[in-house]
Amino acid sequence: MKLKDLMVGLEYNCTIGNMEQDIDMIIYDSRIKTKSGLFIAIEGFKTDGHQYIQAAIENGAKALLVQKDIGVEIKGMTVIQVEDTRKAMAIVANNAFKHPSSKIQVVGVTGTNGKTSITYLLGQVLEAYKQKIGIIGTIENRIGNTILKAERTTPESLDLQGLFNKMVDEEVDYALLEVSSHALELSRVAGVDFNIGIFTNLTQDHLDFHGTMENYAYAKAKLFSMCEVGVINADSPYAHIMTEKATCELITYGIYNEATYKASDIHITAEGVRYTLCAPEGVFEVVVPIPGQFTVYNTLAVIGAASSLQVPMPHIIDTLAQVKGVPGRVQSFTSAKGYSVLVDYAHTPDGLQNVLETIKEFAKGEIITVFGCGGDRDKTKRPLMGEIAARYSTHVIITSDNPRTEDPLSILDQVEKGVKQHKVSYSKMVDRKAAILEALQQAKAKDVILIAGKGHENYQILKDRIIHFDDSEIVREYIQGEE
Ligand SMILES: CC(=O)N[C@H]1[C@@H](OP(=O)(O)OP(=O)(O)OC[C@H]2O[C@@H](n3ccc(=O)[nH]c3=O)[C@H](O)[C@@H]2O)O[C@H](CO)[C@@H](O)[C@@H]1O[C@H](C)C(=O)N[C@@H](C)C(=O)N[C@H](CCC(=O)O)C(=O)O
Ligand SMILES: Nc1ncnc2c1ncn2[C@@H]1O[C@H](COP(=O)(O)OP(=O)(O)OP(=O)(O)O)[C@@H](O)[C@H]1O
Ligand SMILES: N[C@H](CCC[C@H](N)C(=O)O)C(=O)O
Ligand SMILES: [Mg+2]
Repeated sequence: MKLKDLMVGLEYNCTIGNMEQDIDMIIYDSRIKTKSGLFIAIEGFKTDGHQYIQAAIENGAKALLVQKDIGVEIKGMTVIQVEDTRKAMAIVANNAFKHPSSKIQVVGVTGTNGKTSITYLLGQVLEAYKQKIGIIGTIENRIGNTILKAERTTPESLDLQGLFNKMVDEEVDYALLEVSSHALELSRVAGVDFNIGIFTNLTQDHLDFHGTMENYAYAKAKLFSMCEVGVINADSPYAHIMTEKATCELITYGIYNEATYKASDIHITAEGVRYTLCAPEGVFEVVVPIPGQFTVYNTLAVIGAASSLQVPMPHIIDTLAQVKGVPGRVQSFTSAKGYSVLVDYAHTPDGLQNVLETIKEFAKGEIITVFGCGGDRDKTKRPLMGEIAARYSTHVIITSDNPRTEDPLSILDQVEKGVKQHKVSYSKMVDRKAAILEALQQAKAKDVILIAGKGHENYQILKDRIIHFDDSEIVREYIQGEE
């Protein structure tokens, strides 16, 4: 690749060097070795990529893309200066892979909760319609049947464009992408050619990053000036922000407000949901074997998106009636002793409230909730989640999630402040495995245990190491031991 070809569409200033230079690899981490690489220096939250220019050169870089004046002239080096290297990286990556997102259909899902669930459900609808899909999101990245590890919900632009490129090579028809607010704010998805954008909901999370709910909403809203069709939850109090600057065609879904795809006559049981769908295509009975009111919202979004992608409505409805649940989302286990356990990824106040409301509707015994909050994440959600857990449960066990660099006990104490707002029995156990086992030992027939926050995760991030940890595995082994 010639350097100048990578820069097409970019406003830049080549301060020294040669734009005809051949580039073997683009990198944004100086620790990666190249033969004649382009190193993109990114000013981060922890450190500044501009500090690692020398290291990148020692590792083979022959060109630099920077946003700061680097002062010295480096012999044989081409230096290109731009205003914002994150945005520039998205353009360069798009050029490097020859605009892969324009060669496949891309569906982007944004919102606080429901992104993973919707990509998985829509994926099943499209696969049953004989389409090849790729998924990029929290649980994993997948191309057809090939699974690739996911480090974050939405990858950096360079890695994202690389994944789209692999999907083009593998003849994927649809890429289903979770679009986090961090990704929209940090230009990870800049330049992606989205066919459909879906908005799920907006409730408190990530205020450590966005500061206010309004900033958080405007970050999400960016998706709707990047897609052709927007599928918007009409019941969300933030729907108007999503549509305010939207440049796409809009369709809506909802239960309470007027919407293009509207559900009524809703029945929710422990086994799943059933509702009547009023749509432009007609009136349909929808049955989905996943419990929770959020399943109604998630499937309405799937129906709106799939129908706009020309999948026939009877096919969509038939597939939804047989869908497999999403790993770690309301994943249910039944013990021979007659109690049941739900492993769920609820890690926000709204997510926790939704799953507990669902449990409350069908639980015939006591509700025992085991959960904690992640370290190095929005601290203000901790007491709120504590209050919600206490409001719906008979007993709460506050435990660790991923403490990361924080003191685990201090996180538990912050959750406890919320729990104490109700007269509920509770205990605190830093060791998550001990906490889960304690709940399993306490449970009697008809009780429901909710283990929330880590869902599909098979690791726990501690201060100095990452250990293998899997809520479902612990539950499965314990329950099998009882038989
Ligand atoms: C706030 C945030 O998103 N930060 C991400 C960001 O970090 P950063 O830009 O601050 O990077 P930094 O560590 O300060 O380093 C700056 C630059 O120096 C470079 N560097 C650094 C060291 C070195 O020796 N050489 C070198 O070149 C780094 O590669 C980087 O380019 O870029 C890094 C590299 O890609 C990410 O690892 C990091 O994600 C952190 C770990 C993170 O926790 N992100 C979370 C909050 C996140 O993005 N979450 C959302 C999900 C939210 C949701 O679904 O609800 C997501 O999309 O996953
Ligand atoms: N539409 C929804 N509204 C509210 N809560 C939901 C919805 N869908 C799922 N949930 C709850 O939120 C949890 C997380 O769901 P999911 O993983 O689909 O969200 P996500 O948006 O992908 O989250 P993340 O930001 O971590 O990627 C689920 O385990 C469930 O309890
Ligand atoms: N996408 C969310 C996931 C949180 C999951 C929870 N287990 C935690 O580690 O806090 C985040 O990065 O904030
Ligand atoms: Mg997700």
